[in-house]
Amino acid sequence: MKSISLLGATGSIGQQTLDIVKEHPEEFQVSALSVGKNIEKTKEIIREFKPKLVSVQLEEDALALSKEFTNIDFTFGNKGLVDVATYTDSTYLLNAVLGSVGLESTLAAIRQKKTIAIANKETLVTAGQLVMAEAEKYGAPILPVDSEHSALWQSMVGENRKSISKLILTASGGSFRDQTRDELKDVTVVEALNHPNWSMGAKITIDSATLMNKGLEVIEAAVLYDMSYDDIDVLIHRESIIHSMVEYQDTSVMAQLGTPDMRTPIQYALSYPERLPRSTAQRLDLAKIGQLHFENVDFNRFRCLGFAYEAGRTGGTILTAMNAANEAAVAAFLDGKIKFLEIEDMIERMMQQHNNIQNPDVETILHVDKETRKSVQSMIK
Ligand SMILES: NC(=O)C1=CN([C@@H]2O[C@H](COP(=O)(O)OP(=O)(O)OC[C@H]3O[C@@H](n4cnc5c(N)ncnc54)[C@H](OP(=O)(O)O)[C@@H]3O)[C@@H](O)[C@H]2O)C=CC1
Ligand SMILES: CC(=O)[C@@H](O)[C@H](O)COP(=O)(O)O
Ligand SMILES: [Mn+2]
Repeated sequence: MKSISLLGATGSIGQQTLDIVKEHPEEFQVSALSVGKNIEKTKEIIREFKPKLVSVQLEEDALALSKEFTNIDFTFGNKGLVDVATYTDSTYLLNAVLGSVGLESTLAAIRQKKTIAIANKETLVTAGQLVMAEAEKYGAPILPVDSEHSALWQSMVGENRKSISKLILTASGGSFRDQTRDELKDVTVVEALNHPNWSMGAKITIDSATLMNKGLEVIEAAVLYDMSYDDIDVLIHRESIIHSMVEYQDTSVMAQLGTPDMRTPIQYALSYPERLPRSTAQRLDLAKIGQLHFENVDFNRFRCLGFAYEAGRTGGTILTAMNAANEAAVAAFLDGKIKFLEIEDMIERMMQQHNNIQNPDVETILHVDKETRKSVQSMIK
């Protein structure tokens, strides 16, 4: 039985992780979990999964819940995320919290030598170098949950990593893949949230529409697999059936395929090195699909992808600035405060005015993150 701490239990990945726990009650249990502000869903989760420790975002919610559930410990805020991530009974952390707020809890769990299954890509973007260095120092495995990175991993198992020549990340193209740049000027939040293949949280769905999601994933791949940016390609693949590919020096290409269902990579990260059955999943029927399509990315149409390559190649705190600017700008778009194309304008401005620091420590990263968010806010008002 693997005992899991789950960050972001009320979210899209969090809920699908709980589905996997339900599918395999003899394999997994959730000992501790965190949520944000969705208290009604939290109560349902507590009743069903009976965790021993729960963290909420706000102190008042922790107080109210502790009166209702007297046999459970409650904690809150960023310290609460750390408390859950380092919970003694858990050997695994599945980090599915949204945004760079997941950084400190990830580092804390690494220092406790937990196995880290990471969906929270913003942590790897804002502080990838630091996270990987700490993971190596403490011997904590970092296992990808993101579908592309899980596909890359599954396409590398048993291979000599030195013989890899290229990583090829597939991208659906997002909600506006068939629109011209001119048509993007006045798109609405509802239109942007209409992803063609995946049902996901709001922020990542907008990232997918700007292709910043793929940009974050290019950085995530460089960090996880220690690859040069010159050897990471992005390929538009509208069906999201091939989840990514690895090209080897002998020109062989290994890929992982499947119906778009995040429960499969979540389960793989939790069950590795075993493969467990997926009784609730839809099987891939290629004859029914008939055709798979591929095209190169237009970097003028999707400017965020270029920003991510630039930040990745530069390294240092510009990665934090880019990520924080994106988080703040996407939140503003979702709140109806800015237009869709202003997301990339704000990221570009934040990157242009950033004073880069190489090899930052955590305090520097947290400072840059906070200041960048403030700058974006001041541009909006
Ligand atoms: N959804 C997907 O299919 C995929 C997601 N990912 C990545 O996984 C991560 C989670 O994405 P997703 O599940 O879509 O996101 P959601 O928005 O659906 O869920 C986010 C979770 O984080 C919680 N949360 C948000 N902000 C805070 C905060 N400040 N403090 C504590 N908890 C907080 C939310 O709580 P509450 O709702 O209670 O307020 C919720 O539980 C992201 O990094 C995303 O890029 C990667 C691949 C696929
Ligand atoms: C499910 C998943 O991993 C998402 O990150 C997904 O990749 C989004 O799809 P696109 O960014 O390719 O639209
Ligand atoms: Mn992905």
